[in-house]
Amino acid sequence: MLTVTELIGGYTREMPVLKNLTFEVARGELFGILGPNGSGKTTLLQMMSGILPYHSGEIMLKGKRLQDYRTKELARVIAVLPQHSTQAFSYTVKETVSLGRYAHQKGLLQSWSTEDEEVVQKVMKQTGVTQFQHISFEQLSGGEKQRVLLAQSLAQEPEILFLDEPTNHLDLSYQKELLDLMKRWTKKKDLTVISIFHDLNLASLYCDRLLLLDKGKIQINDKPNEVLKRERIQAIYQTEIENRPHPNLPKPQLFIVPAHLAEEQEALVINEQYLEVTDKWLVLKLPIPLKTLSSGVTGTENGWYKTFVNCHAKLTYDCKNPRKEMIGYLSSEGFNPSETVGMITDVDVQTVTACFYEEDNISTFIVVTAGKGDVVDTSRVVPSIHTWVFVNGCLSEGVFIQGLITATEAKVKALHDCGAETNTPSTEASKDSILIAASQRGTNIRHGESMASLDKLVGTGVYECTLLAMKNSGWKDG
Ligand SMILES: Nc1ncnc2c1ncn2[C@@H]1O[C@H](COP(=O)(O)OP(=O)(O)OP(=O)(O)O)[C@@H](O)[C@H]1O
Repeated sequence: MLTVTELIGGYTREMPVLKNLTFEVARGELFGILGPNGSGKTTLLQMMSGILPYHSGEIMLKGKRLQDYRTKELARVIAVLPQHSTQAFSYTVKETVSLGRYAHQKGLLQSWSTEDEEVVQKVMKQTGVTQFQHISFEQLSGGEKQRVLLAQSLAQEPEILFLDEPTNHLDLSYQKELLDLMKRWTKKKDLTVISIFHDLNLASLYCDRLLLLDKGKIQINDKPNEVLKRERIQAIYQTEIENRPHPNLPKPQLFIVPAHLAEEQEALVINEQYLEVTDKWLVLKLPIPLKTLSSGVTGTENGWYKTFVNCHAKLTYDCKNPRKEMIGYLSSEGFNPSETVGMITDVDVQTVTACFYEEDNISTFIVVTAGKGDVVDTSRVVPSIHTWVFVNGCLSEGVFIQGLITATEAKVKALHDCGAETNTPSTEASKDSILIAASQRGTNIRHGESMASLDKLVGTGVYECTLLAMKNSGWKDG
């Protein structure tokens, strides 16, 4: 659809902004242009849309040189939604949108046809501006103006739509609506959309391909997964970022780390001083939230939690809806359910074992309740075990998983060594719970030596604490 070859250009011949760009955009693509401020995005967009001449190289549009298009002919192929727009005259919204039909009007009198009217009404509806059609464009808010200008571009019925930061001024739902609409049009109508984005996360979600510019050169032109790599974006935008997949989609999302939050992170050591044991519960209450992976009753979403509660279940406990019951219970006891991991055990929580382990600048605090529960089926004696692993350190996602594996293996070994095996393929652990939570401060624990040290602490800690907790609860072999 559009081919750019060895493009060089800018505002002076001596100092070109764009330095030898070569790439192609296919029909029906949603193609994103990214890059830091001043990297040349708008200059490139203006050259591709014929607004700005270039010094050398070639831009081919549908197989024909861009310079060979006459103005009206070009306006039937491309439309541009600029970043900022002011109008010299005071037009109504409908008049503003109608200007988009200019390239389609025929004859000397440029008469307004039924088709023109239909297209204008349709695009006003699609962009949600019909209700403003008779009022002045100037009276609208920034976001409303943006939608009217989009309607104007769509009224042109272009084959390529150029957008310069289209979501600027738009609230969350209109950002989504505009980009959903663009995506639909690329798929259903083969519209080609070439858009500048500052919001890398939106670009990741909607674009088929991304062109990343840096100082007027192409850094990379590829799929979002390849372009939005942490190291690359950090180097080009000169800022620390984190990169995670979208929770429900295989699309990368980037997160900045505000300086004041990074600086405020004074050291915290999670240990027994934060643990409270009563006859009805165990509570670990911390001044900061921990990044947590848990199989409790509540707080099972991967997230950040400050309070960890293991309640002793009453014999009358209704296990049909434990989550609802737990939320009600936590609230009634003054805990905030949205920042609390809640678990239920049928073991006497006062038989808990809690130990602190430390080595090589890494420390863990392990808390285990284990033993024969008192609510379950009495015909079979199955131990009930709740394992908490707290880590003072900054864990990668892989280390969280490794921690769970190590803790589970250590638990099984402890069960074996105290004669509490179930002789089934799994440990019949459906009523057991486990969590691993980390302060995400201090020593970085990723793969390699630091992970091996943590593995050792977690393995030893969970094994010893489980054995001791079983003993405390009066568990007897067999
Ligand atoms: N009209 C102009 N005359 C001279 N230089 C200009 C003009 N417009 C832009 N420039 C320069 O060209 C370079 C690229 O600008 P451009 O607007 O293309 O960058 P951009 O990537 O779109 O930036 P931003 O993200 O800030 O919008 C900048 O150094 C800028 O100062």
